[in-house]
Amino acid sequence: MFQIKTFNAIASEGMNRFGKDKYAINESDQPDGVILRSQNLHDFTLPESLLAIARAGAGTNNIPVPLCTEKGIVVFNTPGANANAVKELVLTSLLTSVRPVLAGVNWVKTLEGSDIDAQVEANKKQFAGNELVGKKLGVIGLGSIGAMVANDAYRLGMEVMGYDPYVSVDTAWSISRRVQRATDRDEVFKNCDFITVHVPLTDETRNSIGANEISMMKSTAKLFNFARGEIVDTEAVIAALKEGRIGGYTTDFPEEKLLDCPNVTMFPHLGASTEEAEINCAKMAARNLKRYLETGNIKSSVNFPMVDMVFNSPYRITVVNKNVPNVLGQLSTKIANGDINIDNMINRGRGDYAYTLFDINETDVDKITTVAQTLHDIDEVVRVRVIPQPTSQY
Ligand SMILES: NC(=O)c1ccc[n+]([C@@H]2O[C@H](COP(=O)([O-])OP(=O)(O)OC[C@H]3O[C@@H](n4cnc5c(N)ncnc54)[C@H](O)[C@@H]3O)[C@@H](O)[C@H]2O)c1
Ligand SMILES: O=C(O)[C@H](O)COP(=O)(O)O
Repeated sequence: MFQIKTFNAIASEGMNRFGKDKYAINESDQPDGVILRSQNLHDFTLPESLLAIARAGAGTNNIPVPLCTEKGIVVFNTPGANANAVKELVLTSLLTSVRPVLAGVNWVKTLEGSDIDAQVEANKKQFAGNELVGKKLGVIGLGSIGAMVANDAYRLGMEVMGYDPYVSVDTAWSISRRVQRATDRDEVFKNCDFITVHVPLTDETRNSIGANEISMMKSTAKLFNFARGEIVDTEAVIAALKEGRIGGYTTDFPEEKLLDCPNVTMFPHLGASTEEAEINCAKMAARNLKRYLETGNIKSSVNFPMVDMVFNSPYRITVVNKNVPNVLGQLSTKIANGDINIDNMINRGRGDYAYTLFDINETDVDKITTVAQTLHDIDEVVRVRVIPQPTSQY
């Protein structure tokens, strides 16, 4: 029986994938797997039992990923599963940033009397706005969300400039050739009427939009942040807004100090909050976690390599180890010394750690357990698991 602990509400379409025959949900403080959304795990003591954490969403900055890696805990996310939801909210906020339609709707609710139509026609000019067509949008970070925003903004008639020095080949193929490529991020700040940021929060991106970048923006330009609050230097934004040096700031990450600042629009972290995105993320997170627990195969991990080997032997030994020379040699020697034959194996490294699967032609559980212990005794080995052949492949 695998123990799963959940944080946050995870859509039942995902949780239902953990069949009652093999999984118990929230019944133990020593879980094998955790599934969560934005819950902050930085202050959570990672239990020794924990094998994997699945983030039903994109950003993993709420998880202590380096510590998990050192402990051999695989962290997954759900690339692209909520991208359309975020894209639609970005487009909504672009459109509503140029037309004060929400103010107009709220104003209508205050009207009284039988001459409402006359009041409307006399006053509607205060809610007139502008159009997006022909305006220039800069997209920083052309991943799952940024690429969709860039393509759809172009379809809406905007000129689009994108910046992403690390863009993946797959995403690059999906971006319209009409999206202009910026090789220097400054080009985006200097030239665009709207700038939207879609990068992960990392040491490199934290506070990466600050006073210097804001000073390059047009005085009418608007900044949109649906990525993470910490990417933008809020103090620099407030100073620029109060002095009228930029046109507006829209963020999905409210902060108290922004509450009384002019030209700020804040959403209560709603980017991924659609029924469709929540279901997509929950299903993908559950699949990632189940696959790893039941087969040892890894897909969509942010800290371990992708490893996918068909499981055709009675048992599989999985090993997380430091990525240094001669560990693989020691592992295979110890398995051979235990008189166990290896049917198939795969080894992949990622950064300072590596992951190896050995499919073994052996059914004697005591013999396998003894060998697994000898593997665990190797200094560079972090974690060893023994997995019986599952009834289905993933
Ligand atoms: N508001 C929300 O509810 C919500 C929902 C989903 C994601 N997000 C945030 O948006 C981020 C992006 O999500 P995604 O699904 O597009 O992720 P993604 O991994 O598909 O895309 C991120 C892109 O950023 C690029 N990048 C990384 N560092 C960069 C840098 N310094 N400069 C320019 N580009 C850089 C990467 O190359 C990649 O193409 C997430 O990490 C998360 O923080 C927020
Ligand atoms: O990184 C993400 O996927 C988003 O910030 C969504 O977070 P949520 O799952 O808490 O809505």
